[in-house]
Amino acid sequence: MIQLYNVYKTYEGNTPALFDISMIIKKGAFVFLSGPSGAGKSTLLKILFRWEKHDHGQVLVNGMNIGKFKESMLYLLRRNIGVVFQDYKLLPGKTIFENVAFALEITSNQPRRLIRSRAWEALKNVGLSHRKDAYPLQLSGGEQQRVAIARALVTEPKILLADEPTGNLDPDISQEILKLFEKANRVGTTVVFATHNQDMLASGNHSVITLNRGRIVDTRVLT
Ligand SMILES: Nc1ncnc2c1ncn2[C@@H]1O[C@H](COP(=O)(O)OP(=O)(O)OP(=O)(O)O)[C@@H](O)[C@H]1O
Repeated sequence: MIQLYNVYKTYEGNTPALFDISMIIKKGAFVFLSGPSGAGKSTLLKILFRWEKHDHGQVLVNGMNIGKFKESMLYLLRRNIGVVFQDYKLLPGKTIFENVAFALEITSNQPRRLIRSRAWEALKNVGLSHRKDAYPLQLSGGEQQRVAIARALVTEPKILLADEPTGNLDPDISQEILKLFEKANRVGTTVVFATHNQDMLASGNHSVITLNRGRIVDTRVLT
């Protein structure tokens, strides 16, 4: 569960990126964050992962008041969250299998054999186990994004945050990527998916929270 109460964020010398934001995202929900460029979508996601700290208000993630977290406690938050970005952020010098396995290596001390089988399973879930020895740049954009999703999901996070994950992809591939997020959501992962792609917003039967200039201007909640 994600709870925000009267959250404000202003970057230095700028107008507010988030202004008096309150929302509750229930466990297991699938929520789109929409709104034009500069609306505050990325800022909201960054606050949920504590890349950015909010100025005022309260942010609770899985019951943890993350505004009060010291750096040394952030792992408690981040081990429950997977993140996917528009530009994939894969490590170019590692194979896609190594990219996915690496996410597990740095967050758990499981035996090597278990890490390898979980990484393989995660790649299989996104339909890419047959390309496991390829390097990221040998794959298409859609394939690279599928690897990024496998990497985000391999740790079995409770929450999956996505920042314009289909921003660089064509419409058909975008729908495939959306389906992977929906698949993760069906097995219980809470998904918060930022996009300003109107086709995507219309295609999914999901809640939509719309931001504009840092404020919530519309909420469509499906139960
Ligand atoms: N690091 C930063 N320093 C200063 N201002 C920032 C920073 N990051 C974002 N902003 C400002 O905060 C506001 C919200 O930006 P944000 O990136 O959250 O919007 P967004 O809805 O994600 O936009 P986009 O769809 O273009 O990614 C904008 O006015 C932006 O210029």
